[in-house]
Amino acid sequence: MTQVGSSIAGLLFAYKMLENFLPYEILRPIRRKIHKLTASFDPYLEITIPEYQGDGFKRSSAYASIERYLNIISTKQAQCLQANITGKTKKVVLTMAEGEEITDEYKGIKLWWKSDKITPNKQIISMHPHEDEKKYFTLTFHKRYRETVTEQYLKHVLDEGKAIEAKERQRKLYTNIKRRSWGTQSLWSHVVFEHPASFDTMAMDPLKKQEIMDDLMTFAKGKDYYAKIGKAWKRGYLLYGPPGTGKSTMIAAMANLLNYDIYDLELTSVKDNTQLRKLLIETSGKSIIVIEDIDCSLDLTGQRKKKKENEDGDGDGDNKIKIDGEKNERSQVTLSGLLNSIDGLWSACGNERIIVFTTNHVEKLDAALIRSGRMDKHIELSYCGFEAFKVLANNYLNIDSHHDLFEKIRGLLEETKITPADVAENLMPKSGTGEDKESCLLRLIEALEDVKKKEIEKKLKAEQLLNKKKLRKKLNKIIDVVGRNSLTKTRLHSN
Ligand SMILES: Nc1ncnc2c1ncn2[C@@H]1O[C@H](COP(=O)(O)OP(=O)(O)OP(=O)(O)O)[C@@H](O)[C@H]1O
Ligand SMILES: [Mg+2]
Repeated sequence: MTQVGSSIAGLLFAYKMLENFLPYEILRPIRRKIHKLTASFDPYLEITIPEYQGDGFKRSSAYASIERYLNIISTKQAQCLQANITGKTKKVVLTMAEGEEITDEYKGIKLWWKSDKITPNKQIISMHPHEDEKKYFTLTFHKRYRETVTEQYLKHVLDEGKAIEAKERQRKLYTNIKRRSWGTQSLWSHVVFEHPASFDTMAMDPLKKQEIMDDLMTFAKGKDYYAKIGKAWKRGYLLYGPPGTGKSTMIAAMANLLNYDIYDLELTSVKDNTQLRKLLIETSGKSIIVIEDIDCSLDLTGQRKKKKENEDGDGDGDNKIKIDGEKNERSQVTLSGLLNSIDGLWSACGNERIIVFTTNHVEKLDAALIRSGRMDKHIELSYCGFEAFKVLANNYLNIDSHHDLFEKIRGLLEETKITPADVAENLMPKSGTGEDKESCLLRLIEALEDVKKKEIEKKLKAEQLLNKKKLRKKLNKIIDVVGRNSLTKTRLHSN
């Protein structure tokens, strides 16, 4: 037995030496023979993961995930790395060079990964796009860990690889641009999503902010939990508040926090319920589906209406959307169509999606639309408080602790209603004027005093109007009583 063992060891050693000189295609038959001979004695198992599977046209997603996972380990370990420059960003990605071997450890088990390729005979001309070379990874480990490796370790590698991929990928902002002929084209078109918003720069109460972030992270990690409770892995958020309080900014911050794509669904461009359903089915996982100004897209009877021009006075043009060139054609999307699309069949086939509605007028929304289970979390974005102001002062003026003018600003913020957008506008140094921090803070104080003055005037006017109404009511009562008395007197007199 020992003799057999040592001759096998010698054979394997000789083969390993040959690996350094001969190409894999020559070695492969030898390797197979050795493998047959040694399989029962070899204490190690080897798993091969080829880059292309099946017909060879589709790159294996498992290979891609393993590649990413190994890239992270290999940058720390491997002696020889390959530099690849990717996309427009010209980012340098270091990958494991061919023939390089790296070691990994999982629950105390040692594992060896090797990246290699088979180069075919150059005389064969192939129409096949990937026939040039066949890359593959091999994973070697001791037989006694077979179960742990195949059932746990490989899953761990694939999950980690996918997570790295999600972090590195370029995210997209989709929009449902209206087209006359749909054909096989996607209903969505997209651009690269690059928005700098983050929860760090969101001006709002810090506790509330943390609560929202925790809620989002719990959702993102909730795959098993949602499966356990038998619920589709989706969550609805309703963001409401006056214009300029950060609803759209928060959506961008959410997408950045979770690394999700955004689908900006313009309901006024959707033809009917069927098309709405198609649009939603076409969305991919790890995404936020947004319907902005939901109160302007549907009325309570379920029929759409167009937002009146400059309804909210913000004049940003959002409200001018028409159904292009279709004078009398009205979209047929109904409230029940929207409700069914949200929690109907599609939600069961699509996972890891967040739906966000925004509105300036929460009171106008149909209760069915925003009940728990559809809009699970209602978030009010409101006027700027002192804590929110401090975030903006840090964002715009780099004041991270305190300033002498802060106390005055705190007092004014308590007495006025000003949106974070207006505060931000006043804090931003005017370009080319070389404005210092103090001038910006003073401008904000001036704006706050202005708002305060206007609010007092408005209040006074309202009070005056109320008083006038009360006075008129009293007068009417007096006239009424006087009138009745004189009528009684006249009657008595005539009697
Ligand atoms: N809470 C906030 N934190 C940080 N910046 C904010 C906040 N609110 C508003 N802003 C700033 O004001 C601008 C307008 O904000 P945003 O578009 O998010 O408001 P909105 O609530 O979506 O308004 P609308 O109801 O009109 O759509 C943003 O570009 C952002 O710079
Ligand atoms: Mg907005």
